[in-house]
Amino acid sequence: MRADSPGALTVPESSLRGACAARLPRRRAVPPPRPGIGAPGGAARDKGAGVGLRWVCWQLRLWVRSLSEVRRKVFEKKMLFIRMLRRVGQSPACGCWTPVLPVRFLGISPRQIPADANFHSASFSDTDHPRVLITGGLGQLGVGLANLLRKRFGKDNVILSDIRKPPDHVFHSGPFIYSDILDYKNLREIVVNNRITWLFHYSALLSAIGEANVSLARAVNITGLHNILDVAAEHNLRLFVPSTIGAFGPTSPRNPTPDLCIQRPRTIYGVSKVHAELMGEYYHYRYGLDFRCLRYPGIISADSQPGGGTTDYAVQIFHDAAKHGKFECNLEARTRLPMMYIDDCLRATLEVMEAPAESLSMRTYNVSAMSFTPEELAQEVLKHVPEFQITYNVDAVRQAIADSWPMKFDDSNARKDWGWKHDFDLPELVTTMLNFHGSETRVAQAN
Ligand SMILES: NC(=O)c1ccc[n+]([C@@H]2O[C@H](COP(=O)([O-])OP(=O)(O)OC[C@H]3O[C@@H](n4cnc5c(N)ncnc54)[C@H](O)[C@@H]3O)[C@@H](O)[C@H]2O)c1
Ligand SMILES: C[C@@H](O)[C@H](N)C(=O)O
Repeated sequence: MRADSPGALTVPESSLRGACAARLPRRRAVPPPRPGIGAPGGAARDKGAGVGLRWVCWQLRLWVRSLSEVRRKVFEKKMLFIRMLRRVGQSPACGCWTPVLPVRFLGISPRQIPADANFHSASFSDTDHPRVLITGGLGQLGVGLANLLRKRFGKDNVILSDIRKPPDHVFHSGPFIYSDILDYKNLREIVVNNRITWLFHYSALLSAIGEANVSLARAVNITGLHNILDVAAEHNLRLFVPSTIGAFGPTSPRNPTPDLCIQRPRTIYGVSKVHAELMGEYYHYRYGLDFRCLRYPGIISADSQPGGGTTDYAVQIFHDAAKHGKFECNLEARTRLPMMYIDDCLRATLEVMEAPAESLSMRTYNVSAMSFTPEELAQEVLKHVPEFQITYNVDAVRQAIADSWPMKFDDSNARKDWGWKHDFDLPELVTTMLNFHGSETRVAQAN
């Protein structure tokens, strides 16, 4: 375990005190005479050297004892303070407690930031706009999120970042910056220099691509997340991390899947997302981090490509239907999965970030809109493209993943707590997607 990791702080102080006490004599010992005082002259010189050593040992003992006394007093003060905070922050709704002061005041921040680091953290009042950073922003969802947030908070208050080179239209639409979430120093520099207050953490390797590259997925999805949590806790950021239907597994209830149930996913992607949910909630309860998380279904978007997931077929089908009138599906016809149109997904994200903290009875919510199979989706497409044909060529890896995921999501807590409501059901989704691709295709044919 790294010395600076939060886990390193969880060694009980009592056991430290026990170890110190074991090394210190309990009985009252008589101090040896100072060298040069009790052993004067000639033959006594050898004896004098022995006395000198005993005197040094004695001084050391006294020093260790007073150090351990100081530690004990600091510990007792800290515990008293934490107990006070517990009483103040007790929430009757969830029985949990939330520290009302940022973690740095407790002197136990995850990376041991000195107390005088306060000036790094920027806060904002309700009338100010947050200063936003989006990581992994060049994937399927990030650019759309940046557009939505820029409309709400102003173009220059939203910084998109990624490790890839942005296309021209993205680069010219607002601030873009290079950010590798595996580079902690780089992250901290961006947060400090830009006075970031909200962080949307989108970098990840998705389910199918993660299975093809487990070690990279582990690094980006787990190590990267640790950096994000630490930088967010140190700088008092409000942090959004998306989770997924993929955070559930074959032993979870699948129809419907509630917020709280068994989570034993079988993909590195799913494992890393359960880890993210738990770590985020841990940082919330332990350090007061304002962590907010939604479990997205498969997201369907018209103007951005998916990044290697199991639900990607539900994006590609529209492109192929509009362009070729046919589609080869890599999942079986009857594979039912929860899905959502991107506009609903991004609106849910903004809404949960703006929700008053008191309205959140938990920190990780399912959000849902619709559930369908490839067969049902094809039927809906047929209503618009009568010549459309779907064939099946099943990908074994993706199918096994899909078969372990929820078929339908129960998002009643999100609806109850912060008023979540989706706009797009299957018919509206299909009309919107085909309109976009139809107009794209017509533009392409005209050129
Ligand atoms: N798209 C979906 O259907 C869906 C569903 C559920 C959850 N999510 C979650 O939403 C988030 C965004 O999803 P997406 O579909 O846009 O993903 P995506 O795969 O399309 O994009 C991920 C981005 O992360 C970037 N990235 C990779 N390594 C990085 C690193 N070291 N540092 C910084 N960036 C790095 C990639 O360059 C890429 O642009 C992810 O966390 C994903 O798990 C997405
Ligand atoms: C569901 C989601 O997390 C992603 N689209 C995937 O299939 O991996």
